[in-house]
Amino acid sequence: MKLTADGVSWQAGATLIVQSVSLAVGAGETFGLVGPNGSGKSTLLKMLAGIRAPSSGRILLGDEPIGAISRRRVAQTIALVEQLADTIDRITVRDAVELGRTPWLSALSPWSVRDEEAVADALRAVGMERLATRSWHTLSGGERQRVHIARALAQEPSILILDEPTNHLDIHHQLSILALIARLPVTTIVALHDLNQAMACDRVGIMDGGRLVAVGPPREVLSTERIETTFAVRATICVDPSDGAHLLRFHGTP
Ligand SMILES: Nc1ncnc2c1ncn2[C@@H]1O[C@H](COP(=O)(O)OP(=O)(O)OP(=O)(O)O)[C@@H](O)[C@H]1O
Repeated sequence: MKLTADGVSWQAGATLIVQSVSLAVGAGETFGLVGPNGSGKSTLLKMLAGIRAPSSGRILLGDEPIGAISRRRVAQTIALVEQLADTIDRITVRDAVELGRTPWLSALSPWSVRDEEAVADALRAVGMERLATRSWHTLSGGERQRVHIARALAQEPSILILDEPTNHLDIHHQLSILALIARLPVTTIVALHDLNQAMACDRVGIMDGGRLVAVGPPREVLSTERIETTFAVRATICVDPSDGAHLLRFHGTP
């Protein structure tokens, strides 16, 4: 499903944190959002997910303003994996992932085999099935991150929004989670700090000082000039001889 930001801004007191961002992410697209610390990525993702109301402008889910859609239908459509998400202690990994099914349950559609399968598939997708009975509070940071992603997958959303999902992950799990995200047939918007990981997205948007300053294919948008202007580092582009992929190498302050 398509997700659109139509001139959205968000203000804290007198400070504009996100300024007039317009963006349309198409059905099935994987869109990477990059930008320095404090550039407004998380704030924009929260507005796109419908959990923070814009100070001005609007978010459209398909063609409908998100504010006009019931919370339940928004939750059936969009899953958000936040950056430092925590959850209450004394629940197991499976309990945490089962929470992803909440938007689909009601008196008329109680927990069923279908829900059981969605939870099992999600645990398997992030490689956490063996830890399903473990208590949440005994998990490492990376394991918690994978459980949060599993909870979002169990939700079976049409739009998946992830805020730095590879933050706490070892390199194997970084690559497997990114490959999983790229394979999912859903609209995905993912904030990333690793610009080489962003290179694998269909399109990339760059946030700088609350504005979306560039949008387009990664090789065009992540130019050495743009990286120097926005991130204040010098970059060179190297080509991997094994597959011709472009890799960025960074050289500290320009
Ligand atoms: N409720 C708030 N009140 C005041 N300032 C806020 C509030 N929420 C966010 N900010 C500020 O807005 C700016 C953007 O924050 P945001 O978390 O969106 O940035 P980000 O690009 O996701 O950063 P990071 O890469 O560090 O995660 C930051 O300077 C932050 O301190």
